[in-house]
Amino acid sequence: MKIKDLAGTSFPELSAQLTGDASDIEIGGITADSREVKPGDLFVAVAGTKANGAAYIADAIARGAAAVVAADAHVDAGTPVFSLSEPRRFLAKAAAAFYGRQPETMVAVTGTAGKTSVASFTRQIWAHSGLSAAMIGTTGVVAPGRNEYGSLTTPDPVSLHKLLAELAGEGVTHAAMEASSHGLDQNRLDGVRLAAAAFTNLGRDHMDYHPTVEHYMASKMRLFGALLPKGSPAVIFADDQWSAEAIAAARKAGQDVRTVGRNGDFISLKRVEHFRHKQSAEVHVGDDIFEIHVPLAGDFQVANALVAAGLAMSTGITAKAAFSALEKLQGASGRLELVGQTRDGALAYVDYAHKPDALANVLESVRPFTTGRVIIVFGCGGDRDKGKRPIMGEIASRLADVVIVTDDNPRSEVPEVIRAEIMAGANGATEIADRAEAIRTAVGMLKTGDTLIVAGKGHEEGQTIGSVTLPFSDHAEVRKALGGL
Ligand SMILES: CC(=O)N[C@H]1[C@@H](OP(=O)(O)OP(=O)(O)OC[C@H]2O[C@@H](n3ccc(=O)[nH]c3=O)[C@H](O)[C@@H]2O)O[C@H](CO)[C@@H](O)[C@@H]1O[C@H](C)C(=O)N[C@@H](C)C(=O)N[C@H](CCC(=O)O)C(=O)O
Ligand SMILES: Nc1ncnc2c1ncn2[C@@H]1O[C@H](COP(=O)(O)OP(=O)(O)OP(=O)(O)O)[C@@H](O)[C@H]1O
Ligand SMILES: N[C@H](CCC[C@H](N)C(=O)O)C(=O)O
Ligand SMILES: [Mg+2]
Repeated sequence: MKIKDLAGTSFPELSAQLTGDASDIEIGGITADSREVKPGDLFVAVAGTKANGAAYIADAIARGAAAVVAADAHVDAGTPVFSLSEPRRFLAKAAAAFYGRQPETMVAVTGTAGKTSVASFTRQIWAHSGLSAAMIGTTGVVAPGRNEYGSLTTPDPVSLHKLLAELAGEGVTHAAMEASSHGLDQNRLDGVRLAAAAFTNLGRDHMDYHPTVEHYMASKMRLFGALLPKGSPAVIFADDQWSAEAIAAARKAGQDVRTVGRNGDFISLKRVEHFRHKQSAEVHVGDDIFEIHVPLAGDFQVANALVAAGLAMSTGITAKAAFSALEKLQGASGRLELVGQTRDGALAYVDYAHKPDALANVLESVRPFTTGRVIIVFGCGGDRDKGKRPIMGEIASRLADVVIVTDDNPRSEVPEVIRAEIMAGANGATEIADRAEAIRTAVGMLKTGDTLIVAGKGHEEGQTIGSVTLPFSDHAEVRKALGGL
């Protein structure tokens, strides 16, 4: 493909530089990582949190880059280096143009909690209607014939567009993606052609990355303001404290706002009943009344199910089909997932709550069904928002009866320090460094009527200590401990 075709019409700043021979430069591949440059590739230098790609232009050229696009291009090495003020946006658009195909109907969901669940539910509703559907998110890629573990919630644009082209080639017509705030802020989704988008809620998260909560919200609102074509359906959960801001942002961007929830007018929730293993509700869509049943634990799954139904109904599925699909939903792996029980009937769940609101939600969800004690095992990841640690400690000690603080991906930090920061907020908690031992101890304590939640790692299959990831699974450890009783 020629570089001028990658630039298209969106980058007049670049087109102006593509005169003479430059306009005919052939590009064999695209990458933003000099270490991955192959002869003939286009290297796009972007500034990151740890490094600046501009420092690796010479490296990319030495590896055979055919051309370079960078914000600040000063290298003169016989290889054309083009200047562009927004290399990240270009990277996304160029990757989309290079790989050329994406599923016809794509939707994206943002919010602090519920993205993986909503993306998974949307895929399941589409599939229930016979469509060839995929989801891409924290738990990886799910599509007909595919169930692949992933690392980022929103993949980098080059891997993303390579994947989307493969999915489209495999006949996938519908795909639901998670839009993380990092992904939105770093333009990872700027090349995706969206048919609809959704917002679930906003709570404290990623304050290591975003300077303020307003910046965090603004990154999320790029989804409605910068990415979703004007006039498209914007499905917004209406009962969150940030819903009004999300609605205002989507309206300002000229989107077709469709609210769901108690305060929703697209799908309005009239009555809800929470059971231990399922949620039932009455919802109104226009003049039609539906009884819905979601066979999953957790009050919060009602919100996720309504957002997913809203997305499905905004992409051609009838309300009736969407709601009947909810009855067959499978929960996303490790989201308040019942892993097993003791002989006395105490239940053990694995959950992915790793931020304050999610932790509070999950603890509050199981309380009404727990006649004994609520026991929680959790930790906080290293190299992530430090401020949330004492807050999560406080929430756990207030809402659970027994709190065991342990390790969760310490990464480059000292695990003792992370635990001490959590313990500072957690009155009466016990500290057990080794996560497997913490799980064994908690399972060993279980008596009739108790509920155990092992939170923070959900579907994860490893524990990252330093730069090494050792195999580790909360599911496996809980099962092992239950088996040993
Ligand atoms: C903080 C963050 O978001 N980092 C992501 C970001 O890296 P970065 O731009 O900061 O990269 P950098 O290391 O500073 O380097 C800058 C540039 O120089 C290039 N470089 C660097 C060295 C070299 O020798 N040559 C070279 O070309 C790099 O390839 C990069 O393009 O872009 C990279 C490529 O897309 C990501 O892999 C990387 O994710 C890291 C691994 C990460 O942990 N990200 C997490 C925080 C994340 O993105 N999480 C969100 C949200 C999770 C959720 O709550 O759901 C997610 O979407 O997963
Ligand atoms: N709508 C919701 N409101 C509050 N908490 C929720 C909601 N949905 C899920 N949770 C909690 O958040 C955890 C993560 O859910 P999910 O994976 O669906 O969210 P996410 O936004 O994808 O999270 P992440 O950003 O970590 O990928 C769940 O295990 C549960 O504890
Ligand atoms: N996608 C999130 C998940 C964090 C999960 C938790 N287990 C941790 O390691 O902090 C992140 O990378 O921040
Ligand atoms: Mg997720």
